[in-house]
Amino acid sequence: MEAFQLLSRGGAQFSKDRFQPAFQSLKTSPSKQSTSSESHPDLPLALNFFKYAQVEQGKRKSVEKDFEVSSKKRRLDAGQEDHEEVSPPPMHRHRIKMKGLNVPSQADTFGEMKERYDIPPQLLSNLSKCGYSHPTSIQSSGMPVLFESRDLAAISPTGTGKTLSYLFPILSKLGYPLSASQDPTKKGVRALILAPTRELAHQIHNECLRLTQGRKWRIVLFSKATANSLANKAVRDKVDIIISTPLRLISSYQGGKLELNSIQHLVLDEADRLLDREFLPQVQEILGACSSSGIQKAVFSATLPAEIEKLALKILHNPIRVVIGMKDTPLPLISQSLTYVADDPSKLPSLLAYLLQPYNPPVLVFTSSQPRATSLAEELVLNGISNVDCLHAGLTRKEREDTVSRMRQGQSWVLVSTEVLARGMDFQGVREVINYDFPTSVQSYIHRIGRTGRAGREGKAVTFFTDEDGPYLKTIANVILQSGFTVPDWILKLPKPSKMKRKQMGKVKRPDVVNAVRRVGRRDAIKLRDMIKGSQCRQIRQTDLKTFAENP
Ligand SMILES: Nc1ncnc2c1ncn2[C@@H]1O[C@H](COP(=O)(O)OP(=O)(O)OP(=O)(O)O)[C@@H](O)[C@H]1O
Repeated sequence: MEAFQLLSRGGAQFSKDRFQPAFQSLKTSPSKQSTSSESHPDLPLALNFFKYAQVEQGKRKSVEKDFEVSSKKRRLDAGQEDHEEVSPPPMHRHRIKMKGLNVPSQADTFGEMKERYDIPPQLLSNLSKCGYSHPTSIQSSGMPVLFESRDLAAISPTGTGKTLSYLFPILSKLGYPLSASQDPTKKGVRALILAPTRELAHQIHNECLRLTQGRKWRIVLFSKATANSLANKAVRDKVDIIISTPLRLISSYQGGKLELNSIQHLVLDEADRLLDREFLPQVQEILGACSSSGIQKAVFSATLPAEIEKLALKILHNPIRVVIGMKDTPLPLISQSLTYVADDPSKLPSLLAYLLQPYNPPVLVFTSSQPRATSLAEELVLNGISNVDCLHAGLTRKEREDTVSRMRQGQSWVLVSTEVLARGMDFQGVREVINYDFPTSVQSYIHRIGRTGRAGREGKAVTFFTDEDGPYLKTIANVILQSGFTVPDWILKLPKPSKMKRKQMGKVKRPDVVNAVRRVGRRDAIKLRDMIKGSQCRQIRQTDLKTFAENP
């Protein structure tokens, strides 16, 4: 990690000679062909097409050229603040299936919702300020269910706006912040949103803040610091909404520093993850603590395997089940392909070859473990790939936050991560996802590749597979096929892996380092960093001298 931190904003040279045989063999590989067909000859200096992004003005011109597809362009004069957002293409409508007793009818426009339900004007105004003019399929069908105080199980593909589907009706039903209430008996948290990772909770919190701007809502992203201030009952009684991971919340609850009996709305985002073995005991305890009668519960995910769905339906009362598109199938907006890379040592040269061709940054690369993510990021940096970042659960909170923020600001071109970023994260500009290590399940595959192709945009997903991944290939190939892409016949003819075998998918034992040959020591890293710095300083000095000589 040391070397990576020292070098990640710089870079060294990829030795093509050292990787020559592998490099040559890759020249005809499918990954190369697909890259070049969508290539951008010049990589932009900075990428400011993210929500929440703030990028230096001078570098933006080259970006604009690359993203002419957007209908609303950023037009900036030097020094002028930019508040306009690049509008995404219109969201596609998908097939909607609704099941349950007395299913509320869909609302095709936000205007229709306004007529049917009592929505606070400020919330509607914020909705339009956020640029949401038409509801997506899950919003048209799911929002009325929540507006009509029904429980909901919603399954909708990645990037289709599930967050807004629950935030908008919940905020509307809460009506006004507790701080605006004259009634002293009205106190205590009224809505709770659970998410499996801190990053996702943070993102939901941001979205919630955007929708509530202009009023004094108290929306708390639960952390060690906020948990401490909420230990004071007078403070926590004024909180409207809490957004948290289960673990963080449960420790406060168990310590008697939080009551959940005033919760009226409870959402499990990424429900199948929250109801899996790792989180289930904590989630069950939280559900038990949310004892208010008439509480509304909703579960959301892009994937909900049958046995988890059964569990989810049990915690809901007389629910409506909504399925958008085909269950457990990624959107056809994400073009998907499989790339054969023989064995683990061949993956690094394959990825380097991929990244040395023109590619569409930012790219998200998924590995199977924290050490491998660190090792891969280091290797990319040492091989001259610019603007590489790394994110996994082993980093400090600050490091994780900084990395997400660099990604949002377009400063990261290649982000190497683990499963921690696979769910829910909305980096709108992600053009390509590379599964460096084979996913561990169909769900993992769908969520990982779902980091691209969001909000109606197109994306691309490449999955590396080795001989060891062969037995599980067919499972993923079937998903690709279902989404409307072609898969070589020989893969489809492979035997179907047994249930037992599927459980072992992606759990191949892999070394912690992606390049066993290299051992980067601290001293080497520092030497390299100083060399790069020295060369940069010399360049700057030469430019200064030249400018001075021309304009003394
Ligand atoms: N009605 C809308 N019109 C345009 N964009 C929208 C709309 N609703 C949501 N979006 C945008 O779509 C993107 C994806 O939304 P969101 O993150 O809620 O997707 P999701 O379905 O929860 O995805 P995932 O399954 O990966 O968590 C966000 O950038 C959001 O701002």
